[in-house]
Amino acid sequence: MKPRVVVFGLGGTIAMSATSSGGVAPKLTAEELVSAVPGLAEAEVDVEVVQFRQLPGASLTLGDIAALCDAIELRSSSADGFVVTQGTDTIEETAYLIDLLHPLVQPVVVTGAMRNPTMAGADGPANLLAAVVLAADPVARGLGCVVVMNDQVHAASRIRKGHSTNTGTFASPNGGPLGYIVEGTARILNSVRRPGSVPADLTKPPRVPIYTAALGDDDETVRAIAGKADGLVVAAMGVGHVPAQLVDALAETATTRPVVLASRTGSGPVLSSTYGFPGSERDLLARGLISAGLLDPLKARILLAAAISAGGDIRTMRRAFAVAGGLSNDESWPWKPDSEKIN
Ligand SMILES: NC(=O)C[C@H](N)C(=O)O
Repeated sequence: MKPRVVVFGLGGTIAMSATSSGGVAPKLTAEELVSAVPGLAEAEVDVEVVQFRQLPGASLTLGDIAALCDAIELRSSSADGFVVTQGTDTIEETAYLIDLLHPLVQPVVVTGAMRNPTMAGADGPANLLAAVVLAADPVARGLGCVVVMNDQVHAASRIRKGHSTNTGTFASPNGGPLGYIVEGTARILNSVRRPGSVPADLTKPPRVPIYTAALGDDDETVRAIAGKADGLVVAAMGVGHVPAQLVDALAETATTRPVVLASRTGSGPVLSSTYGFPGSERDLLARGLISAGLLDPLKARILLAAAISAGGDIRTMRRAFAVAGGLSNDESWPWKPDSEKIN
């Protein structure tokens, strides 16, 4: 029997064509995307298509992705793998949210395009074919959510978009890609630790802004943002530093809601004990902030939003970040083990 893959279309550049008012916008259906892929009809895969949303990546919501995960779970007994086509602007966030919500062993492979279908060298068809090939391959079972673009396979927890137009925009700065698509076959060379899923209810998502600390900041902005937030992610300088003028505001905020300390640098961890000045990582963590470890600010925000909506207390959140941030081998995932849910 051929493997069965369900493709969910969410919009994005991969599905865009010209509008009467100028520019391109999502218009092509998932059915049209699939039928435009050379080689897909001959591939040894049964493809089912679901038109799920028709939006630019920037307009997707956490609720959309939670609903997508529900739709995926509904098909869990009849599919070997899932593909999601969407805008690349938010893939690094949506893929990680799917990874956190998805308890099944079948893979979810997210893809998109940097060049829309009207352009020479449009990359959507090749990316979609590669994604379907990977989703149908038993090698992808247990990988959770991965992103396939430019013939590379990236873990949802590591991928970052690093260029606004280039087709080679995606990279995994902490650890490199999981593998590649070579001559139409998936080659998985590395593994990634997937701690477990989060039982989050995102029907009314929490408000979790990211505050980027910058040269010469005082505490006015951070106080204004924090007052309206259910949780806060600080994109700090270097290994987790902020101007000394921000310390009191962040410490006070951390007494009433979770505040996560991540690095704005683009890769590498937040440290825990090296620097000892006011506003250093050591100072901020001692004052109640939670370390994001190796999670970048966007991923930290997604985990924090999921953890808050799962009703986690501060201890639960610390444990989740210790494990997902990759800096602790001692902690166990604070929610129900996936072995009790895997299909
Ligand atoms: N390359 C893309 O997909 C970008 C597009 N603006 C989006 O919907 O995210």
